[in-house]
Amino acid sequence: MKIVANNVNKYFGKFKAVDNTDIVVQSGTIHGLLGSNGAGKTTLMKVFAGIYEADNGTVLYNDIPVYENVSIKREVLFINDIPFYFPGATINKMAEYYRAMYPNFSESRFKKLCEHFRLNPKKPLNQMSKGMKRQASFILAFASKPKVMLLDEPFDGLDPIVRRQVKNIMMQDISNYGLTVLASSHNLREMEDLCDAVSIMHKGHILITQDLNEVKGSHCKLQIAFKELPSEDFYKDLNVVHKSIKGRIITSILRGDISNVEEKVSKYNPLMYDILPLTLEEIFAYEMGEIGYEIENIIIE
Ligand SMILES: Nc1ncnc2c1ncn2[C@@H]1O[C@H](COP(=O)(O)OP(=O)(O)OP(=O)(O)O)[C@@H](O)[C@H]1O
Repeated sequence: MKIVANNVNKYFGKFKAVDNTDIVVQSGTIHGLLGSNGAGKTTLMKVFAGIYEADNGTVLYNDIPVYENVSIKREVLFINDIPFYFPGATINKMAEYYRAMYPNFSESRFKKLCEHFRLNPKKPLNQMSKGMKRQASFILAFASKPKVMLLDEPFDGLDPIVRRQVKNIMMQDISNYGLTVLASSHNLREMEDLCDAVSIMHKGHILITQDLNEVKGSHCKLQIAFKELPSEDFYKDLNVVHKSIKGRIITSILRGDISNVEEKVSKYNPLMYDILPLTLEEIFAYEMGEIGYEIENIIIE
């Protein structure tokens, strides 16, 4: 299912937690929602899930608004950052709710998943560890076979093996039946490997929302040495947005059209140079730095 958020705003009293947000999540993809603490990711997720009503704007699933729309909500499964369970419930008890809510709930899948993750479906969830409760959420989610999963910090508390298993099942569901995933996370390394597209959020605003390849293809780091430092034209010509100069070596971040960097660089007769891709973490840190969020020297040093 394609998800489109159009100009979404969400207030808590006078405080604007989500500010004029536009995001498109393509069907059958994983979209990462990244951002600083308190950026508004959970709030936005809850608007996507139809739990909160947007004060302005809409969230559409295949062109249909989610808010107060039961038929869409039956296709959309939200896993909160703190999994919610009915008091005293077991996985079996929670499965009754998911069975009733999600029309594609598969009994055989549910059984297999409980065995696979080696969780006792009769054990009260309040007697399970944090990671086990999180696994229980995934058992119930994957058994429900929703068209869309909205996951708030999904892998938090899972050990590396379970993380990998959960990601494997997710990838299978994406390729087998076109599952669409929107996942928030602070683990940029993990998201870089997993996501097709990312949105970066800060103080309610979306700073970037783009295909991951486009994000990475529009930033690079240039390390360059000269006999004599070049004029200001060099920085303009190369779209340098951040630089650090040590002696006659310049380390700089370029943003925008970086397709012909080598051609441009050679005009300035450098002694030597190196063009390096930025990691998602570096891009995140740089974008945050641009709007004044503390990142000094993260990229350049
Ligand atoms: N129910 C609420 N009432 C009032 N303010 C709220 C409420 N929920 C969230 N906020 C505020 O909205 C802002 C965004 O919070 P949110 O939980 O969406 O951020 P987040 O990006 O998920 O943060 P984190 O990465 O730290 O989990 C914060 O300033 C928070 O204090």
